[in-house]
Amino acid sequence: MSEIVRRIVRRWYHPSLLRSSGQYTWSPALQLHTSGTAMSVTQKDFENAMNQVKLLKKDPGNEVKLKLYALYKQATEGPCNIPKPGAFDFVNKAKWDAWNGLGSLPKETARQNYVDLVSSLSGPSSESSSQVKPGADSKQEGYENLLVTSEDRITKILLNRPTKKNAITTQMYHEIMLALKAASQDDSVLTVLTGSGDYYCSGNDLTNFTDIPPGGVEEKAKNSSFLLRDFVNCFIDFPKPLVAVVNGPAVGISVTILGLFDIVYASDRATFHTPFSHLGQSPEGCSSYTFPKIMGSSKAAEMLIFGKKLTAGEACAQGLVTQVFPDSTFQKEVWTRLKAYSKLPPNAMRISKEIIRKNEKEKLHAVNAEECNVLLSRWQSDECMNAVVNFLSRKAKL
Ligand SMILES: CCCCCCCCCC/C=C/CC(=O)SCCNC(=O)CCNC(=O)[C@H](O)C(C)(C)COP(=O)(O)OP(=O)(O)OC[C@H]1O[C@@H](n2cnc3c(N)ncnc32)[C@H](O)[C@@H]1OP(=O)(O)O
Repeated sequence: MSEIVRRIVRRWYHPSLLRSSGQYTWSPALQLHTSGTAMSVTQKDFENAMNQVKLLKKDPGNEVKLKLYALYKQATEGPCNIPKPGAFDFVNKAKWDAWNGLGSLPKETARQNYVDLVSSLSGPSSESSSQVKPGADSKQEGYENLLVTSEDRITKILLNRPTKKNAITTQMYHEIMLALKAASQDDSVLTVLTGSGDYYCSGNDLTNFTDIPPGGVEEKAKNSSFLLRDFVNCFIDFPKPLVAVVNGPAVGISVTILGLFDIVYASDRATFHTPFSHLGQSPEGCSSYTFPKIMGSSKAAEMLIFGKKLTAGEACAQGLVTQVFPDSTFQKEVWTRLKAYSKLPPNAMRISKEIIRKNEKEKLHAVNAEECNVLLSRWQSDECMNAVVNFLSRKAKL
């Protein structure tokens, strides 16, 4: 068993051991959404700041990390409420000192200070990195695993992690949300999601399960459930025509969210696979609603319950894919067509999308919330843990 697998088994079964082990390392996960935090006018800013921390390009240094940690704890839990660690437990002692040093600072003020501190770290570049500059062929900086370009009135979001089959890391979920937000506000009229290399996307990066925060697997599952809900909401609410250019095999969440796209073009090399039962998980991306609607309940069940992998031709026959192209001419044919569509009047396209989708939005949000809630307990199940351990120890592949 590799060290990584040993670590996740230990953490999943004994999160309390980890909590008292003193092996805290800096992890942006420390800044993630915590349930039970009082809602207030600055809650959204606070959440944005937490996301921003994960995208910092430079390590801010220990002193700042301790400040962030202390303000985060104060903002979410109030004054320091844990016993002082021993003098030789240097890391936890430093963290305790920082938190305890905030005394009875009100939660609201701590939240505000946290937001201010993050904004001073982010500087102007991180904000501008999510804005598309008008004009042809502009490339946006600031994403680690995405390549976002804007050309011919089309913003292209390229999943750019080909050595890992474009598996989506926690950071990528955030980056995709930022890229969609920017695309919704830029001058482009169409937005395209596609993958680099031979895969479109192999779904959730299963190593996301190993980054367990001090609060243990339950906290991780809650954070992930919020993250997934926010991620899928971005697709539900995306205002411009959204096109998937499926250049190769697609797995898991990259398949389920296709039901929220307006157009799906696929290479004949693409396959569509949702192995949720194999992974001890359950459908997400609103697929429990969109798939039966698109393909009928029995075809949807074969995919979502039994994990049947569809070829591009089958996915097209079942309505999930708009059109299949030979791989040899895929890029040329698809981009020629998209460039022609991008010349259509943008307001008419936007309004047509709105009228097509608007009656479904409320339902989709409710489905999304329910799916994320079900996953919250699935992720903590033995079935799921065993499947992830098997993949990470290379005993299992799809
Ligand atoms: C406690 C709760 C935490 C929850 C956190 C979740 C947050 C949001 C969840 C949203 C839910 C999504 C559901 C899903 O997406 S389910 C689908 C998950 N994906 C998979 O199960 C695919 C796993 N991968 C494979 O089976 C195979 O890699 C493959 C895709 C069939 C390709 O096989 P092939 O032989 O061609 O290539 P390799 O296996 O050698 O892959 C090359 C390297 O890429 C790494 N890889 C590929 N896919 C993933 C992945 N999904 N996660 C992590 N790593 C992946 C693979 O390990 C190789 O890496 P290496 O070169 O370092 O060995």
